[in-house]
Amino acid sequence: MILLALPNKGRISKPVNEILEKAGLKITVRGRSLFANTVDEEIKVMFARAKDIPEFVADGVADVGVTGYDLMLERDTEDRIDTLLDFKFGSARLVIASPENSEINSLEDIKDGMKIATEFPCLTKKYLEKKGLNLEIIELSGATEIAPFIGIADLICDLTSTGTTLKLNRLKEVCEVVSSTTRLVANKNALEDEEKARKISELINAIRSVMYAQSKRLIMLNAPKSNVEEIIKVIPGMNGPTISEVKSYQNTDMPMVAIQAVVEENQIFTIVNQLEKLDGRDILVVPIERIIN
Ligand SMILES: Nc1ncnc2c1ncn2[C@@H]1O[C@H](COP(=O)(O)OP(=O)(O)OP(=O)(O)O)[C@@H](O)[C@H]1O
Ligand SMILES: O=P(O)(O)OC[C@H]1O[C@H](OP(=O)(O)OP(=O)(O)O)[C@H](O)[C@@H]1O
Ligand SMILES: [Mg+2]
Repeated sequence: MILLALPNKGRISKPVNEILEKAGLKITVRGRSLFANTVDEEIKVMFARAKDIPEFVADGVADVGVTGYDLMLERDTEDRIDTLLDFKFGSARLVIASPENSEINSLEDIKDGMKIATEFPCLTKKYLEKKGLNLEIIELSGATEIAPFIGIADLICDLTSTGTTLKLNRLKEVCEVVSSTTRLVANKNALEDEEKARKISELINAIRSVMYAQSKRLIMLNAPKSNVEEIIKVIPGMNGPTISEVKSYQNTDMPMVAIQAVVEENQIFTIVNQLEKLDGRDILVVPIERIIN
């Protein structure tokens, strides 16, 4: 049995649940309780704040968990937990920023004794120490961007993704502290337990199969048999396209075949145009939930 810690709120909670559901790991019983069962009776789930998950996994309260890389660093857990995979979403950069009208434009302009407001006190402190700087850290629990304007800090160290919040608050980026995405992490002891490691590996494979399928589409069409060679050049597919005969056309003067192949989503536009030129008909482009190789 493994216990998987998932974020109960916040922006990474929904995408993580969606991936798990597509992976076939549906959460079955979930009321107001912070624990839940899944369709696999050997995988139980606990819900917690993304911020607390690194600590829960490091301590072995949970065997595996989903959290942000920034939060792992803030809780000083990178040495105590293993990263199993990068979900590649929830991407944000932790940056130091100063008011647009300030003279602090780069790391060299930051001086000892300045005040810096942040939700990430440990990570900020470690970064500044590494740069040989000693600043006063003002710990806040959100809306950090306001700190310079109410006079409690010269700088902030906060997450930015689209850059909108910085701009809206007339702040400019000074330097990047770390770049983060959402990760699947595991307790080191859990990985040494044969039974848990097997379950964890099943979980990784299921998630990978969903992530791999995300950028792919299944393309299906009917086409004249005589054009098959040309069509194969357009849709090579993962292992070559699957080609089958369309019965009702076999005794006509234009025998048809049905073709299907998995292709990259970003090539669909070009491929469909090429297939139409090769007399492809009834072309279907279908999303794929999982690809298990
Ligand atoms: N603007 C953003 N864009 C993308 N990812 C972000 C952004 N802000 C935070 N994150 C990432 O989301 C994760 C934070 O999840 P968490 O649930 O703690 O925060 P949240 O979604 O900001 O919720 P709240 O601020 O309400 O507590 C972190 O790993 C962080 O890097
Ligand atoms: O670059 P952007 O796309 O504008 O995103 C950055 C903002 O997102 C996060 O705030 P959040 O919404 O989590 O609020 P919080 O500060 O209360 O955590 C972060 O702390 C920034 O304020
Ligand atoms: Mg936040």
